[in-house]
Amino acid sequence: MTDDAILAPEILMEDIAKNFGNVHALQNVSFHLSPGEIRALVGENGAGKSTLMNILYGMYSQDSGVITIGEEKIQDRWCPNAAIAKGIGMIHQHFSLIYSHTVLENIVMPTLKWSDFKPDWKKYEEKIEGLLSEYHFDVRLKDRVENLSIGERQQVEILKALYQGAKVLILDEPTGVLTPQQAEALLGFLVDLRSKGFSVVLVTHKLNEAMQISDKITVLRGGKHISTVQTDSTTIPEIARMMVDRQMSAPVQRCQDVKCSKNVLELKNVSVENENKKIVVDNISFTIGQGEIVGIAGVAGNGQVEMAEALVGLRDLKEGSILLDGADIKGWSVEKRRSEGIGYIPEDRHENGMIGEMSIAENLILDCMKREPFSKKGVIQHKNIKDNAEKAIVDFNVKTENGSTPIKNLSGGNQQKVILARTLMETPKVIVACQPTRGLDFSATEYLRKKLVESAEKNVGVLLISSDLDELFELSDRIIVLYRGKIMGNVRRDEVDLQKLGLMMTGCGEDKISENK
Ligand SMILES: Nc1ncnc2c1ncn2[C@@H]1O[C@H](COP(=O)(O)OP(=O)(O)OP(=O)(O)O)[C@@H](O)[C@H]1O
Repeated sequence: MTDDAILAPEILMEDIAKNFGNVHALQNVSFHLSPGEIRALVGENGAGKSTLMNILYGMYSQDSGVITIGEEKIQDRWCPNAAIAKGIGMIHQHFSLIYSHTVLENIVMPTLKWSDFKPDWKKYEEKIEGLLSEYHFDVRLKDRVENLSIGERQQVEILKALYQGAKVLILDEPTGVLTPQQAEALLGFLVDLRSKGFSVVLVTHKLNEAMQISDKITVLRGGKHISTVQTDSTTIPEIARMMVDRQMSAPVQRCQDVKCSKNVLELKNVSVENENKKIVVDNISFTIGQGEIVGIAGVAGNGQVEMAEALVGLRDLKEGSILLDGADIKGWSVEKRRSEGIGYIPEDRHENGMIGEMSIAENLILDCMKREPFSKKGVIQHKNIKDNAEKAIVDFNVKTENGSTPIKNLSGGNQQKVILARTLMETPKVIVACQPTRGLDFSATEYLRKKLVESAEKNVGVLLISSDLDELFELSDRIIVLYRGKIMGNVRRDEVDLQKLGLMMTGCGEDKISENK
């Protein structure tokens, strides 16, 4: 630790209980965080991780139990502002930034008081520039947040917490939205923070990250504290066994050598613009055969999302055409594309496709409630809707009492499982899956992967957009690399390795790679 070390306060949460109605989200959980420690907090979707951290950060109050920060027992009026004043900062999965404002404004504005008639921006800027160089951040204070990548937005959130004096940083699934390189950089940054005296709580589903940087790992299961272990004396299988209380199925392997007789989806010279009229998908052509899984690799922000949105009808084509089973889908609405067989798992499943107040059962049939078996001759079939929900809950292991729970009451991962179950409920001709396993625990991830492979075995074409390269290698028959909206390579999975893929992701085409051999 350096001489000018920051000393994070010791945190003691004792016997914390929290119920949401009949759901026992936390049952007498204790959590002790030492100064200068990195703690990984792991558990399946719905285990209680976010609830515990939201209580520490003052977003929820516990039903019982005691929190002590440093020497002080926390009494009433515990709220995020009070937590920040005690040096606790939290970076949520969904950022709370104002996109039309600059980086500087986003960092400073939460700290301004009504009485600050004439904020001294120069002074703030100098202070933040100091943080930028001390912690090696790579953002410019004058840039608008709307123009930043996801990784840069996350840096702004972290900067905001540091500026407010955080000494304990809680990060909820921070690497889920990052590329492998950005994730590595963030983990390195957290280790650096620890050496300066900060404490970190890393809420994660990625056990390799937990093993890589944490000092201790706490496992929650079903709202209970199962164990807190020293990281260097445990293993991933041991942690995994503590997280689940049932037998795990074997990992999915796609070994079939697919011979496609027919193309189910064809993109011909497709170009797409973003909101600023800039071409972000640039004259790309490829096909997906029946039963084929085509993976799309690329650093986030290279046209993947816009391409998916153009396929499902959320964005217009600038040039080119898309054929579904040989039919040009130009002018088809989102609904028509869906009913004709384009299934969609959106990247942002919170904003796309669920209505928080409605039940799980209703959300599952949002797109097909007027069709059989959920409606017959205009009469809603409540039993079929209920049975459908119960099946999805069991299949996807959704942690909930029953299908009538409003979807907003589920944990983040469990909400995603419902959206995924809905897409896979129908039998589309092609599934456009954007980061389908992001935020899912490993049993749900395996289940989802199995479902995609099963769909392909039933002749469905799958377009799998994923920043998880291992996932692409495990599932894809072919991998296409996008760089600045162009195709850098379109290769069979067995013709490419991680290194070659990495080069293509940085803009090196197949031809250049073979020249350099
Ligand atoms: N606001 C709420 N209202 C009702 N129930 C809730 C609410 N927030 C969480 N729950 C329930 O509490 C339990 C714990 O949820 P929590 O979000 O803490 O889990 P988690 O471990 O963070 O899961 P994930 O990995 O999916 O984010 C879940 O059963 C969830 O449905």
